[in-house]
Amino acid sequence: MDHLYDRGLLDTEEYFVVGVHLGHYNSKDPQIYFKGILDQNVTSEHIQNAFKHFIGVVHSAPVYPEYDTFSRLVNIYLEAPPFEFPNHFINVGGQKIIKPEAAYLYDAVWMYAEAVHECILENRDYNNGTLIIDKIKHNTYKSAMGYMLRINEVGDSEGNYSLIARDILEEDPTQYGMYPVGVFRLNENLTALPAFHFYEGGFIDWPDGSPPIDEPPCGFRGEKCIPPKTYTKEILAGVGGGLVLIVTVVGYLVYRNWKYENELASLLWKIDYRDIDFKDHFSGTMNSKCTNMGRRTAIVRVNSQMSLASQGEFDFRQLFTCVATYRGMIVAVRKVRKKHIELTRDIKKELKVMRDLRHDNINPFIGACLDAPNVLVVTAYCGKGSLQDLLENDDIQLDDMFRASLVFDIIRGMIYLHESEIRTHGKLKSSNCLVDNRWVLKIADFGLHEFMKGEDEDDEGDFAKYRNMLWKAPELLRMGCLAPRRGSHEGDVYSFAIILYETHGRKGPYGDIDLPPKEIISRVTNYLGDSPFRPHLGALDTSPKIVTDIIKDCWDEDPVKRPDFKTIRNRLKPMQKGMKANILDNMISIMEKYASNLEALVEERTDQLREEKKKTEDILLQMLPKSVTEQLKRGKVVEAESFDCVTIYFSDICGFTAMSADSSPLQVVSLLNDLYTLFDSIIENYDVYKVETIGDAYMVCSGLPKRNGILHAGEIASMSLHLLKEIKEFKNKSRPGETLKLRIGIHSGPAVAGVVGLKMPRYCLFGDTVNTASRMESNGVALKIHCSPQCKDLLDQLGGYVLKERGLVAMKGKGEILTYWLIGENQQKRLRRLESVYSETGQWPHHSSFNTDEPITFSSSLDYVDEAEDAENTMQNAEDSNFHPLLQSSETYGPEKVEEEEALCNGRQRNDSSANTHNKTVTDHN
Ligand SMILES: Nc1nc2c(ncn2[C@@H]2O[C@H](COP(=O)(O)OP(=O)(O)OP(=O)(O)O)[C@@H](O)[C@H]2O)c(=O)[nH]1
Ligand SMILES: [Mg+2]
Repeated sequence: MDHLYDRGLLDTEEYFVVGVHLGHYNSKDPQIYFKGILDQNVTSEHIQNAFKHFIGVVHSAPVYPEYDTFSRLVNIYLEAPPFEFPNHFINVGGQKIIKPEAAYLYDAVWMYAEAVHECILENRDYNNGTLIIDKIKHNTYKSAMGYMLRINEVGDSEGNYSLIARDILEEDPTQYGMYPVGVFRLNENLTALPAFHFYEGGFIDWPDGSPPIDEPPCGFRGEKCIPPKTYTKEILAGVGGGLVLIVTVVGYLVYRNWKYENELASLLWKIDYRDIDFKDHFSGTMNSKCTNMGRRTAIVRVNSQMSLASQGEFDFRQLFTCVATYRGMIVAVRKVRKKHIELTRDIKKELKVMRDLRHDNINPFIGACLDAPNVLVVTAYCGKGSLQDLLENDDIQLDDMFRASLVFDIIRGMIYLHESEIRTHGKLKSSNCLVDNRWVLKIADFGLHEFMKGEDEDDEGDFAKYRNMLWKAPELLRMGCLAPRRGSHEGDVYSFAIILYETHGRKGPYGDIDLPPKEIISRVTNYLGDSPFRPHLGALDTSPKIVTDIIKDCWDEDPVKRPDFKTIRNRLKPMQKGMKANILDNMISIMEKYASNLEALVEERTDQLREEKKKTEDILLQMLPKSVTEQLKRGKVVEAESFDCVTIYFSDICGFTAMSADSSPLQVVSLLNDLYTLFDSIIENYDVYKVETIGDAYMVCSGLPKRNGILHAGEIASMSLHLLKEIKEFKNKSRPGETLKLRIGIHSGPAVAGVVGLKMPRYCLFGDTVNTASRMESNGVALKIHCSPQCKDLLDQLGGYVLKERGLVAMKGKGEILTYWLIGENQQKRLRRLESVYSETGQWPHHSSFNTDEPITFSSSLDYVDEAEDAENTMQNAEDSNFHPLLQSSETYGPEKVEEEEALCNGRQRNDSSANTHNKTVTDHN
C-alpha cells in the first residue's frame, strides 16, 4: 500500500486494494493492519491515508460470550485429568488465553465424533475413512468460536469471515484503525456463497463516496471496449490515393495537352525557304527543274532510267524529283500547288503527326515550307529512285532475294502506317515506294490530306491522270470524286496487289495489256461480267504460287475478302527463307562469302607465283652464279671482276665428231644429255662453277665467283679424277660397250669474270688462263688429266695429289711447257683440308659438298693414296697401277698410245669460244 501510495496509483481512485488476512481479527489492535513486516510506524499519515483504499477479509473474531464460555471450560478441563495442567492464577481469576486453534481442534474432534456416532447408529463401518469424510462433508455446525460453519464439498470449512475497513480510531480521533464493518454469513439454504452483511452502524469510507466498480468499464484488458472495426483510415487513404491519382492523371493529361499544344504551336516542322539550298545540286537547267516542281510526271519516265544506272550516293543526272540541301541533308522537295496556306489546327496536327512518324520503311517527312508562293513539302531523299524506276530499269537484275526484300519492306511500312495515326495511305503505288542508297524501300507520299486540300489541278493530261489511278481499288474508283482522299485499308491492300504484280511481272501495273489507262480504269470500274478486270496472272507463270495466290486475294473485288497486311506478311514468309531482314545485309553476306573465296584464290595464286618465281630463280641460278643473280635481281649492273688465281677445267670427248656423224641427231642429244646430267651431278660435290658446255666440251672453274684461296686447284683436280672415273663406267646407250674418251686439261692462273649480253646474259671468263686451260685439254690425251705446271704447284702445296710428269709439251704461243698427268689423290687429305676450312670459317667451301644433312658422297668409290708426298714412290706406285682404280681400269698411256689418241681427236672442231687456239701437236717427252 505504501508503494502504491508513493507511486500515485491511489491518487486517481482507480485502484482499490482488497486484502486477505489469515489471522483472526485483532480487535485489541486495530492499527496492526497498517504494519509492514519491519515498518512499525503505523501512525504515519502517509500509511493511514493509503489504507483508505483498502478493505481486508479476515477471520471473524470469536463470538462472545460463546467463546468465553468455551475458554473457561477449556481452562477447567486443562486442570482436570488426563491433562492436569495447573493454573496457579485460577483462584485470582486468571484464565489461560485459549487460542482459536483450540476451538478448531475442538470442532474437528466433535465433527468426527458426530460422524462416527452416526455410523454406529446406522450400523456402518466407522473405520471407513471415506464414509466418515462423506458424513462430515456438507455439514453445518456451530463452532466453538461461536459462529456457524459449514464443511463444503471438498472438506474445507467455510468460515465466518469479516470485512475490515479504515475508520477513526476510537481512542484517538486523529488516527485511524481497521475495524470490522460487516460479516459473510451462510444463507438459509446453505448452498450458495456466504452473503455479506454490514454490522449495524458498519460502513466503508469509500474514497470516492461509493464502492469502486469491480471491473474497469472496458474490462481489465480493455477487451470490453474494442471499438467496432471501422475503415475510416482505409477509406481516407483510398480517397486520398484516388485523389492523388486523379490529380496525377489530370496533371499528366493537362501536361500532355499543354506539351502537345506547345509542340503544335512550336511548328517544329516549319522550314524556312531560305534554309533550302537548291544550288548545291542543280545548276542551269536543273534549277528550272525545281522551279517546275510538281510537274514531273512527263520527265519521270524519261529520266528515271538514267538515275538508276548510277550507283553513287547522289547522282546529278537524277532529274525526276527536285533535290536540295537542307541543313546539310539531301532532301526531296515537292511543291504544293497552292498560292498560300492557312495554318488551321487540323493542318498543324497533320504536320505534327507526319513529323512524328519514324520507321525504317517510311520515308521521313522533314518539314514543310509555307513561305508563299513557295509552299513546299520536304522529305528525305532516296538515292535509288522509286520502285517503279527500279522495275523499269532493265540493267537492274531482280533476283528472288532482292524482290522479297523490297516486298517485305513495303509490307512492314504499310503495317506501321495502318497502325499509326495516319491510318491509311490512299496513294500507294510503285512510284510512291522509294528506294534509298542502302536499298531499303520506304513508303512515301502518304498523309497530308488536309495540307494538300484545295491544291490546284495538275494539268498532267489524261494519260498520266488515269495511269496514276491504275493502283486504285475499284470500289474507290466507283466513288469518283467522293472517294475519301485517305483511301481505305482495303484500298491499300488492292494497290499492294498491283505493286506485287508489277514487281514480279516487271511490265508495269497491267503487264502486257495493251490498252490506254483510261480504258483499263473504265473496265475495272464498270465490271459486270463474271470476273473482274485485272492484269493477266498468266504473265507470272515463273513466280511462286504463294505470290499469285496473294495477288488474287488482295485484288479481290469484295474489299472484305482482302487480307490485311499482317496476314499477307505471314503468308509470304516462305519468300524470306534464309534471308536477312534488309537487302544490304544480304548483299554484305554475299560479298563476305565472295571475299573469303577471293582470299583463298589469292592465296593459291600467290603460291603459284612463288613457285614460278622460284623456278625462274633456279633457272637464273643455273645460268649465272648466285651472287651475280642476286645483284641482277636487285637491278645492279654486274661489273667484271678480276681473280688472281682460279683453276679452269676443260674437257672434251675425243672422237665426238665422228661419233655424231654415225649417230642420229637425237642419239647425240640424248648422249650429251645423259653425260652432262652425270657431270652436273658430280660437280655439285665440289666447290666449282660450271661455266658452260658447248657441244661435247665442258668448262668448269673453281675459285670464282667465290674465292677459295688455293683450294680451287684441289677442287678441280678431285673433280677431274671423279669425272674420269665415272666416265669409264658411263654407258653410251647408242654404242654399248664403248667407253667415251674424255680428255681433260686443267690449268691455274688469273682470270676476269663478267656478265655479257642483255637478252641472254652469260657469265663468262676471260684471260690467258682460259686459253691455256683449253690448250691443256687439247694437248691432252683421252682418259687422262693434263695438268699445267701452275696447277701442279698448287696441288703440291695442297698435298695429297699424285701427278706424273708428262714432259715438255709445245704449246702455241707458249713455247714448251713441262706438263703433268694427274693420276690420283688422297681423299682423306682433301676432306681434312675442307674440314679445317670449315672449322676456321664456319662454312663449307662448297654448299653442297658438305651439306651436314646428307652424307658426304664425293669420291666415295675411289681408293686412296696414303700420304702421297713422295713423288717418286707415288709414281712408282702409279706405274705399278695397283693403287688407283683409275689406273687399274685404264690403260697405261705411253707415247704410242698418246699418238693413237691424238689421231682419234684429230679433225675435231672446237667451237669453244674462250679457247681460240688448238694445238694439235702433242709431244710427250716421256
Ligand atoms: N531518287 C528519288 N526519286 C524520287 C524521290 N521522290 C520522288 N522521286 C521520283 O519522282 C517520281 C515522281 O514522284 P512524285 O512526284 O511523288 O509523283 P508520283 O509518285 O508519280 O505521284 P504522287 O506521289 O501520287 O503525286 C518518282 O517516280 C520517283 O522516281 C526521292 O526521294 N528520291
Ligand atoms: Mg510520289
